[in-house]
Amino acid sequence: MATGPPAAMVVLLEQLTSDFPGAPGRQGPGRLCFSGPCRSGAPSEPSDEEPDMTATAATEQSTTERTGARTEDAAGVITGARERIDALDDRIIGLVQERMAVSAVIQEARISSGGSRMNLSREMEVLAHYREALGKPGTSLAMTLLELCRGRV
Ligand SMILES: O=C(O)C(=O)C[C@]1(C(=O)O)C=C[C@@H](O)C=C1
Repeated sequence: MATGPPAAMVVLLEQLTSDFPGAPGRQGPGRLCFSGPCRSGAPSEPSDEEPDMTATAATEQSTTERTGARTEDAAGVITGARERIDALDDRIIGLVQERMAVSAVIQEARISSGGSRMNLSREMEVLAHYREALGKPGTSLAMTLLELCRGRV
């Protein structure tokens, strides 16, 4: 008598749990626990159906948890690319901070001269610039940038 869930549900649960360390049901690479106590940490009875986690299995689980990859090769690619993304994000954040400072100079000059903080026609140009380069999400990005840059004088 089969007791497990339908195959489609296994696939769905696999997808839902595969990238979350310590996610409910995740017992190791490719293994899900649907009922009963889950084995984690504490030593347990050896079993023919469920062999104990070996050092190799533990390494594979750690790789999956860190990167979502199923092989060490893929994990190496992901780890290296993530380092590049972190470096790029640092530069992007630095550029955003620089943009905020330059925007503040403009706003300060305009306000000091008797003008208003905002200039809507210029904001339309900025939005169009980002939309042309990046499509619709570019508009959202530009709106976020303008929100960060406005009102900091
Ligand atoms: O270009 C300007 O006039 C600015 O004040 C800079 C800036 C911007 O950050 O791009 C900020 C506020 C304005 O409403 C328009 C644009």
